[in-house]
Amino acid sequence: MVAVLFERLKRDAASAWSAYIDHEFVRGLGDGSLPKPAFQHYLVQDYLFLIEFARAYAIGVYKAPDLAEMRKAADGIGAILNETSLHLRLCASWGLSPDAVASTRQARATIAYTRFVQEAGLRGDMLDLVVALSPCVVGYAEIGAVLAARGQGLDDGANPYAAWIAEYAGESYQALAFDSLAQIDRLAARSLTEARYPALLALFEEAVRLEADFWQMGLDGSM
Ligand SMILES: Cc1ncc(CO)c(N)n1
Repeated sequence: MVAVLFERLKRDAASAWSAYIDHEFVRGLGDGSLPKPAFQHYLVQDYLFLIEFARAYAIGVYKAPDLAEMRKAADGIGAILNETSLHLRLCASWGLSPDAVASTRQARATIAYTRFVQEAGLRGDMLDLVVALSPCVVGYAEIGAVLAARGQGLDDGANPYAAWIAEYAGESYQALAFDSLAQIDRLAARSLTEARYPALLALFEEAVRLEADFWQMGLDGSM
């Protein structure tokens, strides 16, 4: 069976999960109605988010229980850093240079979420870390797949956010999410106990809430 722990976490945090996956921002991406300034604010912050997120994966390299897990975590860093080219490409199309993006301040929602996952990894073991990271990769893969399946999701003419949706619905991002589910299963097989579950659920649910806050930051333009 695949993703036993992840599916359990998702079920036990169902209302937080749907507030994240079906956020107003996400619906606006799907039907193209999201105001462009909200998307631009989000995307610049997401670029800054990814750099901090790569640091969290780097903690995973350090905490990995063996060489195989170390390599997987290192691959994850590469995938996250590659994702930033989507961001810079879209920002360039609005006239925003890489330097301008990189020198933007991190919004509070960006700081809150990234420091939360980094700290989960510093304080805990690899299972704590991957549980805290899972709403990110697996959630965006789910959002990408759902939006791509809706009417105008992937239609470049009808939806200004089609390129964004295509990235997360695409084969390589879907494979990344699949790998991350397999990683959670391997680490759970090694070190999950029932006694640990409530603490893992608390980490998961907090990360999911911080994801929803991240969308809200985009909508509000808040710093
Ligand atoms: C906030 C956030 N969560 C998840 C992803 C997926 O990588 C992203 N790019 N940004």
